[in-house]
Amino acid sequence: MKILVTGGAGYIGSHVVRQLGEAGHEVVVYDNLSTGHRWAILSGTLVEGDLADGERLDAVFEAHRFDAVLHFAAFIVVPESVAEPLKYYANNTRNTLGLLERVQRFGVPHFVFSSTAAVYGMPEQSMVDESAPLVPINPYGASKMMSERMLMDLGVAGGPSYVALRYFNVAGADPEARIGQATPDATHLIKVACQAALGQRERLQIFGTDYPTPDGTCIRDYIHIEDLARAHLAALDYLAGGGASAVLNCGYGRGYSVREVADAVRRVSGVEFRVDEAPRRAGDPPALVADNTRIRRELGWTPAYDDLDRIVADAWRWERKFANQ
Ligand SMILES: NC(=O)c1ccc[n+]([C@@H]2O[C@H](COP(=O)([O-])OP(=O)(O)OC[C@H]3O[C@@H](n4cnc5c(N)ncnc54)[C@H](O)[C@@H]3O)[C@@H](O)[C@H]2O)c1
Ligand SMILES: O=c1ccn([C@@H]2O[C@H](COP(=O)(O)OP(=O)(O)O[C@H]3O[C@H](CO)[C@@H](O)[C@H](O)[C@H]3O)[C@@H](O)[C@H]2O)c(=O)[nH]1
Repeated sequence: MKILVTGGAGYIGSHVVRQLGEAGHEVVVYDNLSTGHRWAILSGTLVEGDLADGERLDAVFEAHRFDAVLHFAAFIVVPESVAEPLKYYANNTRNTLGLLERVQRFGVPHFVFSSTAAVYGMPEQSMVDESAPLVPINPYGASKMMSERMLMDLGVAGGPSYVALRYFNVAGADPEARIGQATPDATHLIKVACQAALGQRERLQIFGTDYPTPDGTCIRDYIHIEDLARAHLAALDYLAGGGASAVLNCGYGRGYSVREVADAVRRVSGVEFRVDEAPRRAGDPPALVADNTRIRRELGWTPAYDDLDRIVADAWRWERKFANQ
């Protein structure tokens, strides 16, 4: 298939682009390199451009006849979305609208969208399935929920068949460490803990130790980037085979606490880095774990890296290599 990948130079997009290349697909990446990197694109060609640049986007759609669009490009920092909401609605929602206008105008048959567990907000139960109410508690989650809604309405009106993948906590790196999380000032727990173990950060802070969980710290469902990337290829196969539009959680269905993650990073790295207890971070639900029944059923997706130490080992390997680049 010939596939347009927006945000293909970023952390998740670049892993998917690599796997698409390995599977023999033809890839065109559209990315403004605001947080992505040219070196991370291991397959296909890059068109450097902003999604807000309608003329440039039109030119890409005129030059190629795409079988599918995979849409990763977005801003992703939750606290920033609270401070600057319109920045998030502009890039995540308005730019998705502009992209969907082209998808419709040029008759692209399939669309895969990067959604997030943040659409669930503070769920009543820690294990959530796709039918849980969508009550995002920050503009980032709301911007993604609105995009999901546009996609759904367009689908009903004869638009592309689509899969919206709701990612839980994405972590780890390419097992061969060619690419990995490379965003400066990343806030993701496993990356921060690896940076603390490397001495790039003074310490790891645990945000909140008084949650109603067994050890008092928040529980999340960490999914290895390789398994998450594989879900996108499975979604493409599913849509190309005539599968109906679907919204699917991406997670392992099992959670780990912040303390358990810190212990795993110590164990894997062999470094006793400093860990301090700190107040809760605003907007963190106590526990968020994916019910992944639907993605297993609809896509036949089965994880291959469902092991916290494996996720941490690949993240650690990448961080060490990246630090020495
Ligand atoms: N990382 C996670 O844990 C996580 C969890 C849930 C959902 N997601 C979603 O996955 C997607 C990818 O996230 P990521 O972690 O790879 O982030 P990232 O910042 O590494 O990648 C985003 C990419 O999009 C590009 N981009 C941003 N705005 C653009 C624009 N206007 N025009 C062109 N390119 C633009 C950036 O340069 C970058 O390459 C996002 O949609 C995000 O909301 C990520
Ligand atoms: O230095 C740190 C960083 C994080 N945490 C905690 O670790 C957990 C995970 O935090 P983080 O890695 O920042 O991920 P989340 O806040 O759970 O959000 C991620 O996962 C969401 C889906 O669940 C995505 O929508 C977001 O984009 C992505 O950042 C949370 O309890 C944090 O409070 C710490 O204690 N210390």
